[in-house]
Amino acid sequence: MVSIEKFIENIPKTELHLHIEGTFEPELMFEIAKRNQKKIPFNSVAELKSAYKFNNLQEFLDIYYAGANVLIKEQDFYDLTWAYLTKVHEQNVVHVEIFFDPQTHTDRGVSFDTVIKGIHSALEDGKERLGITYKLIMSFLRHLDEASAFKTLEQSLPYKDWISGVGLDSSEVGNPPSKFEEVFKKSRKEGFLTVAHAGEEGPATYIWEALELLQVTRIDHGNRCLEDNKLVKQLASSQMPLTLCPLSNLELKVVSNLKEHPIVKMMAENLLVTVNSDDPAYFGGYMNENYIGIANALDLSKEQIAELVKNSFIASWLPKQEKEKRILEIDQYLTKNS
Ligand SMILES: Nc1ncnc2[nH]cnc12
Ligand SMILES: [Zn+2]
Repeated sequence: MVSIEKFIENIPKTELHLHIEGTFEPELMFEIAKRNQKKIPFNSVAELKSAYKFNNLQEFLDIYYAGANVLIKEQDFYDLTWAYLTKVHEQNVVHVEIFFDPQTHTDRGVSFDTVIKGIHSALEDGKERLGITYKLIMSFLRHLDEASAFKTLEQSLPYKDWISGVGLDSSEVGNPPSKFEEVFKKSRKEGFLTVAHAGEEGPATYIWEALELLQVTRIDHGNRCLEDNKLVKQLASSQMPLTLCPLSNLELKVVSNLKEHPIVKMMAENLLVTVNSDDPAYFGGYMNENYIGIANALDLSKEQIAELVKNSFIASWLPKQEKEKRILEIDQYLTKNS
């Protein structure tokens, strides 16, 4: 009989919550820093890795933005994205919907064009050479003001065909979705789909705001919905997807132990939950490690894993026919491997 680990490794998967800047592995960071003659305030990969201990989201974000500082040229963004794609290709990820944070780069003088051209060409190469299909999501930084998000939206318009949606990330508490109501309205008018991080550290009211004011098609994280019964019922009846990130939750102390992760409780509430890696270079695991982590901690069955993987295809922005094909493929995989 196939082990649960092998079952997870070989099942075709999709990832819906991934920050490309969060895939920046220390080895590549040192390599790019060197060729750009940029300093990293650490002497070695090991020293840098030992700094990856976080008590909350903000402690992580401070290191994450510092790491991104060495990315300057189009080739850097290409190499970052290509490294992620080759890694997840080994993990049988077949479709990705990934975030990039333009303001992290434009605010330090790197042009929007440089960032998006590097990421886009790696994604195109990934489609052609690795068979990984993709959608790109431009995320606004919520610790900055709405005027800055509007400026970013303007910069993105020449590249509209390359970007499928907009998102909202960075420091959550004190920066509610309502702060970005107008820029999301304009984004929807321009044809972008919308998603937002909500209920990771912020309260359930932020999830309501993301639904009602930003009209999102998915909630990123959403853990704290469980504090509001009416909200849980609403999310379940609408089958609004939640993109959960178990290892991120563990590393950022959203949960104290993977055994306490709410994913099973959420499945029991009929919520459309999905498994994702968020910032794998910082949180100790890509897609397989996230699935294996919760499978072992919560004693998940192969049926439950297959359900989670199917949820992700349902929650994706793939065309209906493509989703149906993937779901059928998973059902066949389960039959063959259970
Ligand atoms: N987990 C997370 N929450 C909010 N913003 C982020 N940016 C990168 N990872 C993030
Ligand atoms: Zn995230």
